[in-house]
Amino acid sequence: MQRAEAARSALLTSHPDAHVDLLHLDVGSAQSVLAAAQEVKARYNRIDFLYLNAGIMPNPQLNVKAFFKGLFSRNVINMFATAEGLLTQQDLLNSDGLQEVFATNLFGHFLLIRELEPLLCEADHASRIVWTSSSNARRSAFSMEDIQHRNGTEPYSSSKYASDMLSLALNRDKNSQGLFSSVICPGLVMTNLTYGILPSFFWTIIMPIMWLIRIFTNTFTLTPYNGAEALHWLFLQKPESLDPRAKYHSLTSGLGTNYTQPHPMDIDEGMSEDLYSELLDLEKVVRKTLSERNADKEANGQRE
Ligand SMILES: NC(=O)C1=CN([C@@H]2O[C@H](COP(=O)(O)OP(=O)(O)OC[C@H]3O[C@@H](n4cnc5c(N)ncnc54)[C@H](OP(=O)(O)O)[C@@H]3O)[C@@H](O)[C@H]2O)C=CC1
Ligand SMILES: CC(C)=CCC[C@@H](C)[C@H]1CC[C@H]2C3=C(CC[C@]12C)[C@@]1(C)CCC(=O)C[C@@H]1CC3
Repeated sequence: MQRAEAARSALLTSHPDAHVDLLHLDVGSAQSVLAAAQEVKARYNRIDFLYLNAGIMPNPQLNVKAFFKGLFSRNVINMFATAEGLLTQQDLLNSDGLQEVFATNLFGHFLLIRELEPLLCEADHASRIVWTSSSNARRSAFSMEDIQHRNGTEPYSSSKYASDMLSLALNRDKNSQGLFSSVICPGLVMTNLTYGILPSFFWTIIMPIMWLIRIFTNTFTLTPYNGAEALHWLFLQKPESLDPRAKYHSLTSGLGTNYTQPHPMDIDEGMSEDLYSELLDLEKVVRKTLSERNADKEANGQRE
């Protein structure tokens, strides 16, 4: 919680009248999500905005050969914008027996939304969910037969594509109850995530090249401030005016101007509804396993 305390102090310095509460939440653990949701429900009776930003890309491997091949192809701009064909990851199982990337980037958020539905679905009041997705989300990385991406090498791309579909399904099912969901892409931003792909000193050295590339692809936002453009822009919009099938991209022009642009997502209603019901089924399994585990713990505790 130390970094959270520091962020809170920084926020209160720039906005002294603000009220900033902290809460511990590991979206990669079902137990932690349920406990945090309980705490939220005890503290508040309404949620206006829920930003689902947490995400991981563990053990990323950059395909250097594909990078140089792409550099001299007609697909070069798309390669820099989406990293298509450039990245794979090695995923592990988490303590709930789920694939870690799926659990952190998608399922934990899904469970949180489910738990917070009473605060999010109030017909007389609009609540907003905003997912941080990615330009790396790709239909071909996702399979309905393997929603956790147990058998592939692109769990990150798969999980982000799944979040795009889940957002569409949530809009379809919950708009009538006052809940609106949107998806953003922050562009390529220098953060701990990108420092896991290449070391930070390397990114610093190639920064002039990245400013140059930005002239051709405005997706190189590079700083967290620029990357947050679409998050802020969405905050200012009326939910009814937003397109549930669009991903809102933070973009930065060659001259450094930030703006937000919607791009249609490559998703369809049927598949997104199927994913939604798969997630509901998985939720039942995870809840059952958790309550059995907790009952075992209690029984063992009483015996000792
Ligand atoms: N950087 C980029 O170029 C891009 C990033 N994104 C997305 O942006 C989002 C933010 O990533 P970014 O800032 O780049 O990466 P960082 O690794 O710098 O930050 C990741 C954030 O997610 C949080 N997080 C990770 N795992 C968990 C967990 N189990 N429970 C709770 N919080 C968790 C981290 O919290 P803590 O610090 O407490 O660990 C941290 O705030 C992610 O969803 C990522 O996929 C999308 C497109 C491009
Ligand atoms: C000269 C130069 C800029 C080299 C860097 C090559 C690659 C390491 C990057 C090119 C496109 C980047 C990219 C991402 C990571 C780094 C690159 C592959 C992301 C996958 C990071 C996380 C995302 O969600 C989307 C990004 C798309 C672009």
